[in-house]
Amino acid sequence: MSYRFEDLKKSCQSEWRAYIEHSFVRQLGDASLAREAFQHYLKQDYLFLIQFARAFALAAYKSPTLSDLKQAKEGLQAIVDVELDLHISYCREWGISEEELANLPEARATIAYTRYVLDTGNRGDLLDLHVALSPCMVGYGEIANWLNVRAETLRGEQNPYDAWIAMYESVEFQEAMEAEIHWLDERLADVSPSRFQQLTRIFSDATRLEIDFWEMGLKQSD
Ligand SMILES: Cc1ncc(CN)c(N)n1
Repeated sequence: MSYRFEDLKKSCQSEWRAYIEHSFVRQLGDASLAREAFQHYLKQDYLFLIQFARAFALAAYKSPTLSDLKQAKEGLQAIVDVELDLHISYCREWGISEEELANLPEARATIAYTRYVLDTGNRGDLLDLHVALSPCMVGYGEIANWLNVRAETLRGEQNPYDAWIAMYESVEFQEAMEAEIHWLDERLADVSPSRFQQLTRIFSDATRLEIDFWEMGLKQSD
């Protein structure tokens, strides 16, 4: 039996669909999402990205080969030099200053998700860590693609959240998503059925934590 990333998704299909098609995503797509919910999400996502940068630094530490090390370095650079800078200027457009971002308390859903990923990476190897990161790396690209085929989605000036969708449908993000799937496909091809079972637990946990992150945004919970 040779596994692929697709098999991880199949192992928790209902959780994966609940994440991709969450009410937060639907409302963002049809422009009915409350402005305050989106702002709350944006603030927590800044804190999330900081912790995810740490996870890529951990991936560097866990890298057994030069090519893995370079990949981790590129992931860290992409978050610190590109995604976080973009996020800070996007937050500014939504009335959230850099100073406010720097002083925010983390919501429980943010702590739970990010520390789960870091702990999984600490305890396990590079594959465990990548599987824990994959709902984040792959999910948002899939969400943008799903929104684009959904009839209710509004694009352009009719939707204040259009720039968010545009970011995740961008060539850069879609290429990073494909690269992550390719990396995982190569590694999963060689794992045993019992190892695959362990990895499905990590994948489903991280997917459920993504669902909690949307819930936190929607309910504006701390
Ligand atoms: C919670 C979360 N998950 C995923 C992504 C996409 N990198 C994000 N920015 N935030």
